[in-house]
Amino acid sequence: MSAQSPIIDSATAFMGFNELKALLQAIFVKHGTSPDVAAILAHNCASAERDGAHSHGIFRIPGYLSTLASGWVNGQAVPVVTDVASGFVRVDAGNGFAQPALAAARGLLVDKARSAGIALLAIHNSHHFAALWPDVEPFAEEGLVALSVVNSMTCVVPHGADRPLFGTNPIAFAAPRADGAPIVFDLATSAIAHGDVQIAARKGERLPPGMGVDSLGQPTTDPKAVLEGGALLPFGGHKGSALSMMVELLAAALTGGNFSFEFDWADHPGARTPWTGQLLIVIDPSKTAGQSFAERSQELVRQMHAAGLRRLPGDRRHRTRTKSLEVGIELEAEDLARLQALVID
Ligand SMILES: NC(=O)C1=CN([C@@H]2O[C@H](COP(=O)(O)OP(=O)(O)OC[C@H]3O[C@@H](n4cnc5c(N)ncnc54)[C@H](OP(=O)(O)O)[C@@H]3O)[C@@H](O)[C@H]2O)C=CC1
Ligand SMILES: O=C(O)C1=NCCCC1
Repeated sequence: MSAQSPIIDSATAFMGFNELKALLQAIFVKHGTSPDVAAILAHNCASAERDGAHSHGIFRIPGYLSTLASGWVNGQAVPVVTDVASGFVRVDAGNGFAQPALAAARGLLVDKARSAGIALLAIHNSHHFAALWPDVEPFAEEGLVALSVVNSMTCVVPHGADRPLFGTNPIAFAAPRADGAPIVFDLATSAIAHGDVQIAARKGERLPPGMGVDSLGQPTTDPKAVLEGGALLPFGGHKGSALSMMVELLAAALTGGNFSFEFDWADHPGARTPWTGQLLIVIDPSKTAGQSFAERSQELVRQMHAAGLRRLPGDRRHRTRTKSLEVGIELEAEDLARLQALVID
């Protein structure tokens, strides 16, 4: 689909990727980010929308803008990259967004991973408000294995505890394979992402059982009860809870960022972006497995399919991406109108 005007029928609009990205970029700049930051956030957000990752696509724009307006985040921040040691890179995001910090350190990180076999990037003083897979997938497209974790804001009760402490704390992983798109998964360590609870509340839908509790700690399927004084549960009981704890340790304690419970945005009404940290580990598999890694991962996929598996993590996104690139990214016409209004004085 070319970057022409969106095709709109009464309820639905179809937009090209570059066209949506340009619109989002203009919105970010108008609402206080530098052009560089705007380009990175717009690419991220348009990619999520293109892939049908709706909880972290254009749905997030009002949250980004109210956060920028509140002064909670610095949309003009210039990340400071420090080459710490052979396999380590550190970035102070300057109270800005995490993605520009990753972009600033990416070249150094890849060079280190390729020369030492493994490299670690520690980002702190950063805000991550997006899906995590766009941070790892590009490494696998270059033949590298990547793992990333980021912590968010207190809204998850650790297994066996009485009150929320952890964030929804996602883990994303990407690995190349010989024949096909990289293997990628990206999952919140909570039973459901906070964004999906917000979407359910907006649509008037119930949550599946076992995802959240109300303000009295009682199980509820009402998303509003979760959002208004309630909390989420980790996925898989003590197992997801342990992974969420690990994310707090790696994304915050190890990077110098805030734990999910450490920041207080009460003085910034409208603030929505967690002020935490992010860790990325990048591995060059040719150093350990020779060039066979991609063949080995392909063999694993082959065997999974032979065992009856119909859907790999990432398959749904890639199917949606293919469709979006063919016919355009499908948006509600109302949502598009709201976005367009954000760039008009
Ligand atoms: N920035 C932040 O602080 C936070 C961001 N998030 C983001 O929220 C997003 C949504 O997270 P979450 O709701 O946990 O994600 P989902 O539960 O929707 O999906 C998790 C992973 O499992 C895959 N998957 C889902 N269903 C199946 C299935 N039936 N068979 C095989 N694979 C499957 C998905 O692939 P596919 O994508 O192809 O469906 C995806 O890789 C993530 O992108 C995450 O990064 C979450 C918490 C905090
Ligand atoms: O969906 C979630 O959970 C989150 N997404 C962005 C950052 C806050 C938590």
